[in-house]
Amino acid sequence: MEKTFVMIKPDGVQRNLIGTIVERFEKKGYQLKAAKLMHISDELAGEHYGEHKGKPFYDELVSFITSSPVFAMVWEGDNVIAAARQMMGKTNPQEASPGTIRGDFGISVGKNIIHGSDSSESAEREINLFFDEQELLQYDKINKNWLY
Ligand SMILES: Nc1ncnc2c1ncn2[C@@H]1O[C@H](COP(=O)(O)OP(=O)(O)OP(=O)(O)O)[C@@H](O)[C@H]1O
Repeated sequence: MEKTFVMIKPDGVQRNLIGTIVERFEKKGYQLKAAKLMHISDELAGEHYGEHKGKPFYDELVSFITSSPVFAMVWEGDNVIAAARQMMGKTNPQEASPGTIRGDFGISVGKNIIHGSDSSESAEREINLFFDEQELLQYDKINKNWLY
C-alpha cells in the first residue's frame, strides 16, 4: 500500500484548517498512519527543502516553515501520492482550481497551506525525516481490533 507525507504549513494551522484538511483525506478513504503538531527546526527545514537551496525564495521559505507549528502526517492508500497532489492543487493558489485545498484556502505561493510529497522517492525520504518507524501505525497488526 502506498504512503505519502503531507504537512499543513503554519498558515493552515493558524487558520484552523487542520480538521477540514484531515476530513478531506478521510472522506476519500485514506488512512492516517501518523500525525503530530510540531515545530520544525532550522536543520530539519534545510533537509526538507534542500532541493531549493540557492533559489531566491529559499530564505523566506525556511523562515516561514520554522516560524510556528506545522501539522505533519503520513497517509496511506491506493495511489495516495498522486491523489494528495491533486487534492492540494497547484503550488500557486491563484492558479489552483476551486475544490482543491490551495484553490479554496491558499493566499499566495508562499502561504499555500499544505505540502505533499511529489514522488515515491520523496515520500519515503520525507516520512523518514519527520517520523520514526515506530510512530507509524501498523494497521495489519491491529486489524483484529478494528471495528469498521
Ligand atoms: N516563487 C516562489 N516564491 C515563494 N515561495 C515559493 C516560490 N516557489 C515555490 N515556493 C514555495 O516553496 C514550496 C516548494 O516549492 P515546489 O516547487 O516544490 O512546490 P510544490 O511541490 O507544489 O510545494 P510543496 O513542496 O510545498 O508541496 C512551495 O510550496 C511554495 O510554498
